[in-house]
Amino acid sequence: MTDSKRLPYTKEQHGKVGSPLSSPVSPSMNAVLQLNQLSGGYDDQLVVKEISFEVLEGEFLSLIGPNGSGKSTVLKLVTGLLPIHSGEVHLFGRPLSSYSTVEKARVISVLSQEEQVSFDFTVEEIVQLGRYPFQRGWFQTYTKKDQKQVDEVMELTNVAAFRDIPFRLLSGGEKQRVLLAKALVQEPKLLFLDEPTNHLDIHHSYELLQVLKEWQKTRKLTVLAILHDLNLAALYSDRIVLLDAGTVKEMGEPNLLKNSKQLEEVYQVQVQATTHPDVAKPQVYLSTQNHISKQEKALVEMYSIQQVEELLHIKLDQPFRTISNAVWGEGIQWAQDYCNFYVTKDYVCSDPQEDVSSWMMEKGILPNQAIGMMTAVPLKHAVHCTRSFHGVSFAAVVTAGVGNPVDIIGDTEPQQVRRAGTINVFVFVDAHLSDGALVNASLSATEAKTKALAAHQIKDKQTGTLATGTATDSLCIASSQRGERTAYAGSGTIIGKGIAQVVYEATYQAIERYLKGNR
Ligand SMILES: Nc1ncnc2c1ncn2[C@@H]1O[C@H](COP(=O)(O)OP(=O)(O)OP(=O)(O)O)[C@@H](O)[C@H]1O
Repeated sequence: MTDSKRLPYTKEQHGKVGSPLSSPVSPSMNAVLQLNQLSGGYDDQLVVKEISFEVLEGEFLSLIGPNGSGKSTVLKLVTGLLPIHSGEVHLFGRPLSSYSTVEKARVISVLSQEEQVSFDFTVEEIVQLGRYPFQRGWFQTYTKKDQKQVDEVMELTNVAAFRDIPFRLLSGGEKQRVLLAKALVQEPKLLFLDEPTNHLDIHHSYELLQVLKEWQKTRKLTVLAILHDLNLAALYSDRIVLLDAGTVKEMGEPNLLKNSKQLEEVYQVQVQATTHPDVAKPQVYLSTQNHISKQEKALVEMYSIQQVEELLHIKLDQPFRTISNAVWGEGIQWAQDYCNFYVTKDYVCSDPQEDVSSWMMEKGILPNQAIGMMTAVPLKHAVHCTRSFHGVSFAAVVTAGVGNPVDIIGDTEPQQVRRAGTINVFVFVDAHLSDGALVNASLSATEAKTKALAAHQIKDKQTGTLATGTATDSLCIASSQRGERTAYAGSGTIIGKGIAQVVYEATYQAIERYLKGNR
């Protein structure tokens, strides 16, 4: 078979995003389960309409989609719980209808949402039931091998401690883990899961999915899981099938979740797709604040600046979205408190993060919503500037020490020592910036700072050339996220220009104060 015949996985078959994928498929060599133009439902009502996809050996395929889109109905159709209206289901290349119940139980197990346990069994007895398909004849024999498998799986799923406890006495999450153990002792080749992480806390969701991933790797277990949690689906699935009103809206690698427009159409809610900070997988967030109109309060009314002893503290009345390289609060996040701590020139930065966070706590500032920088410049030399440009408001608070200026392209060795002779820039902008726009905004602010250094003819002492910064500059851009969202804040935009103007003005003045103070 040629690759082009494996239609469900090619771009051609995907068609346009949003088009239903209902063409028949030719089976792949390694298809464990194949749904071909499958339709079915309840009485006269067709719920699943001509859907086609394959589950390949050893893959973790997640079915996602809104409530009522037909996910559980698909599962009922492929396990034989519901009669097929039209189309075909093949299990390991054979029509599903040709399997006896015991034959099916030897290759598939199901962890469904509606699993009922009517008798007063203990946890161990429930798990032992999973060995049923392996027992033969009228006088069924439960062997040592069966018990070994039961013990092993109970350990893996963390339920061994409940072994002798009646199942009915367990919490929802504990019951879910026991039922997973029962499904796994069946040693299935194909495991169907209907909302397996329902009832589970994040620790146990993680453990359950890790166990499944492990079995997937070591025992070639194939998994077809219904997941509501799009972020778990993104992290754990090899492929995802997005169902909408009983049809396949799209299928493919987890990156299909980056299409927020499609998710919004299907789920009827505003979302933002981004990526996980540690792994190359998408993550989806609900957008609760999109297009908030400008409120009465002006930017300057949203913050107060306090200078107490060795701290310059800018406090906002609500968190702003930030991008920063500050000692504390680096990366992209939200922050409400912005701190610039004064340290003496001989301050030794063995653990600056620990220092800054503990200083914050001493001042009653919560580090988890704060940005923290440090400077050896007297805080009374800080400059605060505001500006309105084309109706957008900007503010900057800057301390500048230029005892350590560097021309970044100068042919000198990088300075390893983190000295506190630095330019610290906080910028506040009343706009709604995408993450990309925050990066743009950082560039705009940096270019403006470099211009301010040049205007003062600040030079790298080693090269004698104009300095582009100091060795340890910090920057934080904070955006209110009010108004229309924009992806641009570079030098060709109102926001980029506004940032540059306010940063230039504040940095220029701050350098002036520093130079005067050192004369
Ligand atoms: N036993 C039933 N009898 C009649 N209609 C049913 C039955 N079970 C489900 N339905 C209907 O079929 C449609 C799809 O239901 P299904 O449970 O497959 O959706 P789902 O995607 O799994 O939803 P959820 O995310 O809420 O679990 C729904 O409109 C539902 O009302």
